Amino acid sequence: MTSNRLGLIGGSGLYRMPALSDGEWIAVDTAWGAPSDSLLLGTIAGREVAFLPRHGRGHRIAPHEVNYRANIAALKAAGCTEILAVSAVGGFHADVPPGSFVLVDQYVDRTTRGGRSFFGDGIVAHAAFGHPTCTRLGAVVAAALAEEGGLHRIGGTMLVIEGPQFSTRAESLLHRSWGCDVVGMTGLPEARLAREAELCYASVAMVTDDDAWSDIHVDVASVIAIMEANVARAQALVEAVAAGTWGGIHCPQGCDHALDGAVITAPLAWPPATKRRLATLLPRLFG
Ligand SMILES: CSC[C@H]1O[C@H](OP(=O)(O)O)[C@H](O)[C@@H]1O
Ligand SMILES: Nc1ncnc2[nH]cnc12
Repeated sequence: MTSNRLGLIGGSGLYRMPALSDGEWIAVDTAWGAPSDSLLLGTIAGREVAFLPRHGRGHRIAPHEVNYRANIAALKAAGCTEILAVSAVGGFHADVPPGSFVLVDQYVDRTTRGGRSFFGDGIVAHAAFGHPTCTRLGAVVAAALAEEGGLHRIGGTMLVIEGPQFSTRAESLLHRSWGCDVVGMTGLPEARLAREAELCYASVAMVTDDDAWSDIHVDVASVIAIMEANVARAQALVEAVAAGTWGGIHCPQGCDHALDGAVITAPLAWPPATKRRLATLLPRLFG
């Protein structure tokens, strides 16, 4: 398999990649189970890519049901070194109105779901997550957003709720008062797992609504209407990112070595089955 693919995770409303040529859907299984769907392998603007619809084609998988570990492991197994994730989100203030795109660079976690780490079962690691996204890939995305020319914001905090219900008005007002910019249901644990998998990860949030803090509360119909109106912009953005210069395997921020010094369990204590499973994801450390 190619070893510098760009992984693309499509969220609500982004289930296809028309710009992708020579596409082939390939079923992938992982040591953490099956991903949300087969991977669509092909090229966009000359870059080899792997596209995965986060909720599966037909939007069959709820945010709390997504096998995030399998999704990230499958993209890594397909040779991805970078992941661009796209999500529909609610916005918390006038700088991020519906229709705007936000390059997310921080998260606040309000999820309760499991499957948030590849570690456990006898091998413990604590990855640094102070800067949860890749600045190098982020710079490519920022340039693409500028080139695309639509309303956007570089940098923003995504608050991630468990879902699948939207927030109450009280929660929305609280999250807004915390200084968060947007709210979604899927950015975590996805970004955490990309870090543990030593992949560069960037997230573009497409604002579809004002959540529940204003007088008009979010519903699925309004999310889908805004997504449909902006899907061509999202596709153009993905194309521009794919065409952007790939800086090489060695990420200056260290995403590709994110686990250096993070594994605290003594190698002699590693349970063989856990080591074998981790070796499928991180051969550099466990192979
Ligand atoms: C369809 S509205 C709620 C749904 O939309 C977002 O999906 P994604 O993050 O995959 O774009 C949100 O997180 C919910 O899953
Ligand atoms: N307001 C919202 N809350 C959580 N996820 C969303 N996805 C789109 N809009 C959302």
